Amino acid sequence: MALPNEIESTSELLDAQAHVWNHIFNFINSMSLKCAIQLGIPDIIHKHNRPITLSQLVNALPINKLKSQCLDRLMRILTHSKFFVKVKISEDGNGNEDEDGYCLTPASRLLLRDEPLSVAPFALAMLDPILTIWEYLGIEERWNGLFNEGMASDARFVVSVLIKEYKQVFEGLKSMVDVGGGTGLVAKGIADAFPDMKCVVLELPHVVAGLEGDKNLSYVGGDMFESIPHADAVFLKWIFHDWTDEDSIKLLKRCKEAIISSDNNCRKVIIVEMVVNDQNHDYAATETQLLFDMLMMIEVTGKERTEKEWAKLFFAAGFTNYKITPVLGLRSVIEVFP
Ligand SMILES: C[S@@+](CC[C@H](N)C(=O)[O-])C[C@H]1O[C@@H](n2cnc3c(N)ncnc32)[C@H](O)[C@@H]1O
Ligand SMILES: O=c1cc(-c2ccc(O)cc2)oc2c(O)c(O)ccc12
Repeated sequence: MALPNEIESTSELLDAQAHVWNHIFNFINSMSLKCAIQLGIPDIIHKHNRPITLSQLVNALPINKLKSQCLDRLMRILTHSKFFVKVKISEDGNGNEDEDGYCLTPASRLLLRDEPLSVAPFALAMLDPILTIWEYLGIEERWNGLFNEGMASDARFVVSVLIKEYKQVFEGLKSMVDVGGGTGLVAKGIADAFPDMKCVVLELPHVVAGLEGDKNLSYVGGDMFESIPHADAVFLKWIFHDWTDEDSIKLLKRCKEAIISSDNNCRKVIIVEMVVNDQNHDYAATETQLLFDMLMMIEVTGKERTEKEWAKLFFAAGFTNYKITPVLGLRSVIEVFP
């Protein structure tokens, strides 16, 4: 049988098939990750405080010991995807064979239950079966709780890195509004780092109902598309990628109205979002950005944007300049100037 068009050899044909299979079954990577989190494997390894053998791991898990081989294969794929690393355990002096032991990697350290920057709540929210059935079964309540926990874990993560790596973005500001700031975890981190800055969280009324502010942090219920409290700066993390270009331009115009009356020459809009770098040589990073773009396309009305797409929005909303600082891995801090 002839090779398909544009495929020059059997080797290329087989590589192409392997590439398709990889993408068909890639969801198993996600499910294997979810399984490890639910079994608490990262915490067991952490608590063991040294490389853990398969048999020690089996004994520490509430699983049927006959499943030992299944666990071996789960650990194999999670080692392949760099959630664990296998090391030789030197002979224990009792004549036992050298054994392999599993250790944590930076990725699995982010899955530890007591890790303040844990990404586990976000992973469990995004990998919950609800995502495929919640619209039909009307079980939004459970999903909202999971989603909010996931958002909160990401907020803790981002504000920690922001204050550590790019605190200067907030220097000179006397007031700032976190637009769509959720329950205020990011705003609280900024307010704690800048006690002289007045921080306001603008959110939908039901999100901030009953939330008490403190020293330099307060909550305002409202609609960001209607009006944003005036301040030296407005901060928007994971907002614009939920919305169409038309809605984003409308929101940017509200942001400009909120800062234009400030006489602070540091006045600006601060955005935390992805800047899709499709020229990026980091295949995995670009792939993750494009996966998120598909998620936004499927689940909300938004998109992840390239620099060119961001610039088009900023200039259409009447801003004159912007600066992109890639300090958050897959995401960047974008400062937009009136
Ligand atoms: C994906 S969440 C991001 C939350 C937070 N910025 C973060 O990154 O953790 C989007 C937020 O926008 C809020 N939101 C949506 N529409 C809004 C509106 N019209 N006015 C104010 N907030 C809104 C939602 O309540 C939600 O908390
Ligand atoms: O990480 C997410 C996930 C969602 C999401 C997933 C599944 C659904 O059925 C709805 C929404 O939405 C997000 C989002 O809107 C955002 O601004 C950031 C992250 C995520």
